[in-house]
Formats: sequence, structure tokens, C-alpha cells
Amino acid sequence: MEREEERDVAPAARGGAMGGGGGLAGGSDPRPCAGGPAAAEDAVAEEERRLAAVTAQLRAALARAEGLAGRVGASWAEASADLMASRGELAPEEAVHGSLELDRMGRQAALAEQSAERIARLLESPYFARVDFAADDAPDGPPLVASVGRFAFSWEGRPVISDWRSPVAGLFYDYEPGPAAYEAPAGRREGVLVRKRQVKVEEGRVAWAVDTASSVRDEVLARALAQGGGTRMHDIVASIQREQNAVIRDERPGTLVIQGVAGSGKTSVALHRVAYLLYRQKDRLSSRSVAIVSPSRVFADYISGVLPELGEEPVAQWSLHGLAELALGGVARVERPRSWADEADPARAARAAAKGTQAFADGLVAWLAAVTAPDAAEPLLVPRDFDLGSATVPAAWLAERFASLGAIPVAERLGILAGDALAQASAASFGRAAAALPTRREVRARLLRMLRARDARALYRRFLADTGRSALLHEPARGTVEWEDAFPLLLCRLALEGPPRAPELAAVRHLVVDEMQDLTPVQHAALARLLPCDKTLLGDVSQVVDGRAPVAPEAVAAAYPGARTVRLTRSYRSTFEIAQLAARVRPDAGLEPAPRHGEPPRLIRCGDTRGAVDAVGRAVGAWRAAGGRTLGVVCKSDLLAARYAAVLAAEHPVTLVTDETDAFPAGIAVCPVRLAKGLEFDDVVILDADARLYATEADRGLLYVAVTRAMHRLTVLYRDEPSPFLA
Ligand SMILES: Nc1ncnc2c1ncn2[C@@H]1O[C@H](COP(=O)(O)OP(=O)(O)OP(=O)(O)O)[C@@H](O)[C@H]1O
Repeated sequence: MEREEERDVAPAARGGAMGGGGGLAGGSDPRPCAGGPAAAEDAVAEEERRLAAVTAQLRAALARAEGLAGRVGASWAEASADLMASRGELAPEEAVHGSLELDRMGRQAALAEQSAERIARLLESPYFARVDFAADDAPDGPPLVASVGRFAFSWEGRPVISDWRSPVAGLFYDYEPGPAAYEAPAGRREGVLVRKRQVKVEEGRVAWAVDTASSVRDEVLARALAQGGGTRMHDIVASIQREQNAVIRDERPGTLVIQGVAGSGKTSVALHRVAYLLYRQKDRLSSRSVAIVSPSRVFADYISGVLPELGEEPVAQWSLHGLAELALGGVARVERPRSWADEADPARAARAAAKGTQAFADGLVAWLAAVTAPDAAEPLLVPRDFDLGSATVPAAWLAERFASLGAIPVAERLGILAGDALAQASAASFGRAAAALPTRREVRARLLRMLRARDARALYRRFLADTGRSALLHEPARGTVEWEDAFPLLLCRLALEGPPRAPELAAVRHLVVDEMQDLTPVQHAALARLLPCDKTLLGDVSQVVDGRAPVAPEAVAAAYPGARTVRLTRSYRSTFEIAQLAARVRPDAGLEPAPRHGEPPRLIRCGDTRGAVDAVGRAVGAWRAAGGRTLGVVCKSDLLAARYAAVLAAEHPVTLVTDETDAFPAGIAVCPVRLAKGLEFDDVVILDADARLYATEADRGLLYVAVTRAMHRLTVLYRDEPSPFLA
């Protein structure tokens, strides 16, 4: 048994709550196979026998865990009632001791319940794979046999199931039968993978078991992909592909940028990576120190089940807007982002476009560096002599000291300056003058008045004025900034004040940013400085939905010091036929379809709204007949989605997806493209795919997103003339 894997005992076992028997051990090591490889034995029959044994152990462990949870819960209730009853009679130290004891029992009960819950989930499907590994360092012994499952489980001190994240499970994801190796805690173990078996357990029975070669591997993947979509994203532990596994198990610190074509599993991979890092870096990371920036509330709900499915606590999810408001607390409120496809105000659109460029971001970063640099031509501080007690603090000294503090945020520099000035003044003052010396805070306030720009907003205005961009500033309401000004303002705040003190932000040690292509260069620059922690950024530069031109992932990575970039090109979501259409819409995306076939997409001319509604009705009929669970009716803009939802509601039960939608609806969802992004539906109907609506390069990106939302069937409707991108 490997030491490292012992570390990962289930919470209940770790706390001693499981008692001496079985429990969830967070990573079991392979155990010797009693009979050695039974090549001739029928895989299913063999697995049935193994499953029966494992199930019996799991049942016994469950009974113990539930019994323990019940006993600890009952003791807790009794102790709590005693404490309440004797309140007022206890000495303070007895009361403190009593409540500490209660807390301890409460934690123990929670761990026992969590353990029971995991065992119950393992009972549904204990493991999905088995690897038999003959290690070079044990040539005469039997091969090690490890069953790989969602969680680890041990019985009577012996590992039974290995967690999918354990080192030995890497054999399953990374190798075909033949020479193989894994990183055991004691060092690298070389050897031969003598068997790799995939097992599907359904309702307590072995549905199938196959000894795999890569062709079978594809078949297993195909089975997973052929299933209908639901309203929640699911884990993919049983069919993680090798290129995905490399990303998931990449533990190097810093920033990892994942550029992946539509449906390549980026979101799945990022969530599995979080689960992997939480498992591997327990001392450093917890669910409270990981946060995800996701594009919409409906998307946040869609992905929210994956980490709990993998046995981890949910992590904080912020929208970019929520993050901006948090980081700008006390400086400004932030207007909500607006839909580019619905923007009717050309001046507003022009302002947004100007602030979305690399040049704008570079200009602001360079300007801030220049005005806050020690050798700034026009330093931010315009010092004056001022009296402090019996002393005069000379302007020249202030200027020199301010400059010498270099890269420290300006507000912090002023604090240091105030302290130094006071120290000098108190040394030189005596009597009444010494007694009347102001506080450091008051001195700092006087210094603050010597700044050219006293707050982030003033600094931002100065930047715009200095660079001839003042016309770009428009305040929608007092104290509120336009969405596109939020992150430039944040950069100014960071330069002036340093990182904001919000505890939610300070806790983050790993940040995941989904749909990274939605962020403008200035947003990336601000994010890199706001949260200088490890990051996983993922997205697809071909799926920009706000009118900007696609940028290379390397350009995104450039905003994060030392970031590395990885590309995923194989697409898993859509059938081959749908993926082929997507590749025609966006040939530059480099999408490689997975070999899963289905009906060819239908391109239908429908003339007018009545024709469109009828065609949607036929698509709904086909979707129902196929037993689909989700159907997306995708429109170019929010306004169109709202209009069509109203019309379609007369004939079908539909849900309109808006910014306020916080749960992915089952059934028929009418969605603007920008909110469909990141989601997937069994079937998709795209409305108004006409040449007049999808004409520009920016529209091409929208159409690509719409097409790639479909898993099984796609219907594309147009009124008069189809978009040239569909040719
Ligand atoms: N290895 C895999 N095994 C089974 N299903 C997979 C695998 N990889 C991806 N999928 C499935 O493919 C679909 C797309 O995955 P996901 O949403 O993570 O991709 P994405 O790259 O984030 O997509 P997009 O950018 O288009 O929103 C999901 O249904 C996911 O479960």
C-alpha cells in the first residue's frame, strides 16, 4: 500500500469516526490479485464476482457509518440539550468547554454522515475500471490489481477501490496495455500494464465489462456521448481522454490557459482539474480557496453539480460583474453588461469597442506604470512644505521619499510617508507643539490632498484626459460606471490603493475563469493584478460574442506572467454531422469531430414568423419522439429571444432564458446566443439564420456558438436567404 494514498482517508475515518472497520479511503493502492490475470475467464462473470464481494463490504461499511452517524448525532443532541438546560448555572469556563465539545461532536457527526453518503453513492456504481500492473521491482509477485472509482474505499484496513485521482488511477487514463509507469509516493514505478478493463455497473449489476484497447476506448466514450443531455453537467471520470487527463493532472503552479474548440470538454476538464488539485493539494487548497468566474447565472447552475458529484464541496462562483462590484466596493457601482447584439446606441457601442482593444489596455497599464514610477516625469504627488509640530516637512524630502518607495501602491506609500514625517516631527517638537501633533491618519489625509488624483476615479479621468480619450467616459448614473469602465477603474484602484480588502478575494488561491474569450484585454490585465494566485483560464477564441475579433490564446496568456497554453482540438459534444457544419461556419476554429454519427442538420426556409413557428413545432415533435430532455431555440439577440418566446408560448411550454435565469430549464428553452454559450441541448433550433442577420465576421462567431450547442439534432431556420456562413 502506498503511503501517499493513505493520506486520503475519508473524513470520517480520519476523524476516527468510522471505527476500526471499513471506510472511504481516499486512494487505495492496488492490491495483489489472488489468482493472477485470468485471461480466459469471461470478464463479465469475473467482475460479477468481484462486484458481489465489494458490494457486501460496502453494505457493511454503510451500516457502520450510518450507525456511527446516528450515535454521534444522538450524543450531540443530548449534550446540546444538557448545555441549554444548565445555562446560567455553569461557570464561564465550563460553558466554553461545553460548547467546544459540542462543536467537536457536530464535526464528527458531519464527517460520519459524509462518509455514509459517499459509501451510499459508491454502492450505486462502485468502480468503472480495473488495472492490473506488473511492477518491474516485484518480478515474481502477482500483478497489482486496482479498481478505479469515483471515491476510494478501504475495508478492514485494505484498499478496495482507488480514487480516480490517485497516482495508480493514472495508469487507466494514460496507458494502453504494455509498458507503463506511475508516480507512487515512494517514487516512480515502472512495469507493464497487463490488463485494463472498463466496467459499467448499473443498478447493482455488471452491465458490461471489456478489456480495452484504444478502439474499445472509443466505444466506451461513444456510449457516454450518445446519452441525452440533462439540465446539469455531469462528471466524465469514466471516459476522460488522454489529452484531457494531461490538463487535469497538470499540477504546476501559475496560470494555465486552455484553448479548446467548442465541445472539447474545457469546462468539464477545468472542473475535474479543480477536483484533482483539491485532492492533491489538501494542505494548500480547500473549496473555500477556489473560485470560478462564469459567464451567466444559468451557466453557474448548469455546472454546479460536477464538484459535488466528485465528492467535493461546491466552490464560490462569481459573474464577472459580481467580481467587479466586489473589487470596486466603496469606489463605484457598476452598470450591468449589455448585450452587444441588442445595442441600439452607436455612441455607446463605439465607447465599448474602444475600451475592448489591446491598445487601450496596454495604454492604461503603461500610463499607470509611468505616473507611479519613481522617475515619473509628472509624479502623482505634488509636494508642498508643511508644518508639523515645531518642524517643517520639506517638499523636496517628501518628493524624494515618495519616489524611493517605488512599486508600492500609492496609498500605502502615503501611509509610510506620514509615519516617517511624524517621527521626524516628534523628534524635533517639544512641549505644547509635541502634544498637539496630529495623528498619522490626519497627516496621511494632508498628503492625500497633494496628489494630482486623489482617488481611482480621478486617476482614471486623468488617464483619459492625458491620452485624449475623455469622450469615452459617460456616467450612466451618479456613482455608477458603465460596464466597460469597471476594469480600467479597477486597474487605477489597484495602482493607487493596492489589493482591496474583501475577505472573499483574499481567500482565493486558485481562480478558474470560464469563457476567457469574453474578457477584454483590460479585464485580463486587471484580473491578473487583482488575484495574483494560480489560475485556470479556459475558453475558445472562436466563440467571441461581443463583436470583437478573435484573438490568439497566446495574447490572452500574455496578460498573466509565465502563463502556459494548451490546446484541445477534438470536439465531443455534437454528432459528426453537426460538428461538420460547425467547421464550415468557422473553418479557422480547427475543430476535429468525434466519430459519433447522427442525422444531418436540417436547413429550412420558413418565409415568415408563422412558417418559423410551424417548423419549430415539427422540430419539437421529433425531439419529443426521440425522448430528448432539452431543446434550445436559439436566437441572435435578447430582444429576438423574448419576442419568439412570447409567440412560441402560445403553442408549447417554453422558458425564456435571461440574465436573471438561475436554473437551466428542462424542456424547451428560448435563448439568445450569448446566454446559450457554454450550455448544450439535446436538440437545437436556430431561428432567423438569414444573410441579413448573420453577415459580418462578428455574426459568424455567434452562428458558430449557436450551431455547436446541439448534441444530437440541429434544425437551422431562415426566412428568405440563408447566411453565407452556412453555405
Ligand atoms: N471525455 C469525455 N467523456 C464523455 N463526455 C465528454 C468528454 N469530454 C467532453 N464530454 C462531453 O462533451 C460535452 C462538452 O463538454 P464541455 O461543455 O466541457 O465542453 P466545452 O469545451 O466547455 O464546450 P463549449 O466551449 O462549446 O461550451 C459535455 O456533454 C461533456 O460531458
